[in-house]
Amino acid sequence: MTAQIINGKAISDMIREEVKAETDKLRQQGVVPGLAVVLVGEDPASKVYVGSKEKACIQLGFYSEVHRLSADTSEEELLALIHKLNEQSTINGILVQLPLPKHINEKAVIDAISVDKDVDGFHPESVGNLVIGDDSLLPCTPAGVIELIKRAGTDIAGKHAVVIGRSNIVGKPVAMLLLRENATVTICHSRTANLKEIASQADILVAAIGRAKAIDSSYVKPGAVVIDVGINRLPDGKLAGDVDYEDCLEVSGAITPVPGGVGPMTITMLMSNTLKAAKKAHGIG
Ligand SMILES: Nc1nc(=O)c2c([nH]1)NC[C@@H]1CN(c3ccc(C(=O)N[C@@H](CCC(=O)O)C(=O)O)cc3)C=[N+]21
Repeated sequence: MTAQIINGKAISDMIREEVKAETDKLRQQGVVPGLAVVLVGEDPASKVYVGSKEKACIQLGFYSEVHRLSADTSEEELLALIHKLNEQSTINGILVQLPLPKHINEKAVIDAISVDKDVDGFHPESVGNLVIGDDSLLPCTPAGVIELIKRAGTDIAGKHAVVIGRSNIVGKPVAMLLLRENATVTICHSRTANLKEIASQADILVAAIGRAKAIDSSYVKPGAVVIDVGINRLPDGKLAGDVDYEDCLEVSGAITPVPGGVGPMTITMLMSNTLKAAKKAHGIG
């Protein structure tokens, strides 16, 4: 048996077409979704991601602003910018690229973003809405994971989903979304005893550990859907996920590659969130 390869790039392109079609319709009503991306400092990976987000905005016909601030920007200056963007009617979504330089309190910055413009879904009120099942902007990577599982043709309800990782930006929200889709969810982490034993019971296995190729075929139940959220830069410059893709290809039922899996979905869901926020701001369905 060889796994179905879940093509995140192709699925992401399809969703972008849908977002573009809706954006074109909105423009006829005089509404243009607007996204502000804020980058503090010179992290090379962050610069690449911010470039991709800007490109996506142009491709979809969004209004976009990129604020590139120097690494020594103070927390007060950054908060002042966020307050300005909160008030700016041309902006529907605000994304502050993480991680921030150490002298800035990330929590204070996230808390300052207006919930209506929280297209990252990181604000405590957005997180609370996610947990209780109220309508909210969903965090992009977790929403992308669910979309990939569904569009790969997998029914989530009743399945045992095992999430490896408990971060606020991926592990916890992915687990909550899977629960909302009626999976039976187990969250594992660095202190989990018997990780392999638990992982190999999963019908759906989501790896968000942050360690290259940590999950090999011995962690995977035959036929399982394997979603790899990891993006690790190897010494040779290549990208690798948290899953040993080659090793798991045969045993999995379906699997996402890195690159070309979850990564492209993250930016697409950001665009989708910005569109949703724009519609809400203008009282459109
Ligand atoms: N406030 C905030 N929100 C984020 O959503 C956020 C962030 N900060 N900080 C950094 C991480 C990382 N992230 C990625 C987005 C796209 C790809 C992506 O498109 N990856 C492609 C190409 C990767 C490459 O070639 O470098 C792929 O996996 O195929 C990856 C990673 C968003 N992040």
